[in-house]
Amino acid sequence: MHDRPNEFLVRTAPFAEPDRDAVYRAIHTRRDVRDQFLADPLPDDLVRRLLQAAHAAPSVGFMQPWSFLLIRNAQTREAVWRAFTRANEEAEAMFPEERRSAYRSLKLEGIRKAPLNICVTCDPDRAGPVVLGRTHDSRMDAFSTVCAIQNLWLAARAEGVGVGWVSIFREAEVRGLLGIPERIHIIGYLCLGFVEELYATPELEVKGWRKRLPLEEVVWGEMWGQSVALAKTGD
Ligand SMILES: Cc1cc2c(cc1C)N(C[C@H](O)[C@H](O)[C@H](O)COP(=O)(O)O)c1[nH]c(=O)[nH]c(=O)c1N2
Repeated sequence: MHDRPNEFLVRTAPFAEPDRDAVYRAIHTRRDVRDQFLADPLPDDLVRRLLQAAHAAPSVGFMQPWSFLLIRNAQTREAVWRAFTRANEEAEAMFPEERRSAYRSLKLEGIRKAPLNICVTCDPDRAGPVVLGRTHDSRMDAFSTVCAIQNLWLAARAEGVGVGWVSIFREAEVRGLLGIPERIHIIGYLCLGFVEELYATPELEVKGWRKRLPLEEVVWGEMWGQSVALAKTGD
């Protein structure tokens, strides 16, 4: 007996090589942008494509817990920047003394320079109290929202748009500034704008803050026929 063909399935195949290369190019050349933003506004249709890419992300129980708050207003961005500045001073003091001047020299946001900021939030109640797949780990809605951010980030790379993720602020403060209800979590505060140049390697590596780890250091178990242990980490 043959199963009836499932009309919802479409035939699939690996991407043709140029398409595959384009996907990997977006992944490997995506950068976190803090300073290279051009002032030109992003056209609405482009922003819509980026949001569609974000909204196509996987999510636990298909709950789609994300919302995207678009911020162009210069005064609002200035207020968020002030919240960043306060937190950044606190952040500096958390590092060992010998790293503080290096920390201080890093540019860690593009809030005022980027013409568009997007605050990406997560609503834990979007799909009711019991969510398929979140039953044993409540972090899954936040993880889903991060998937949406990564989709947006990669789509932006393909569109010539730089994205910078800013996480140095007190959540309650920015929530208050943006009128976000208390039960909604801020997952990512993103700065977006066209870019003509990107760092070829992560800026934090270029500036001597931290290097990319070799793949071998983060893979363990049965790797390429060999049993490998997780390399000792921690600086
Ligand atoms: C969750 C999260 C939060 C932040 C970041 C990233 C992520 C994933 N990153 C960007 C981060 O520094 C950057 O991704 C790494 O340095 C690697 O560089 P590329 O993204 O490859 O350019 C980041 N960068 C920054 O300048 N200020 C910030 O507050 C943050 N916060």
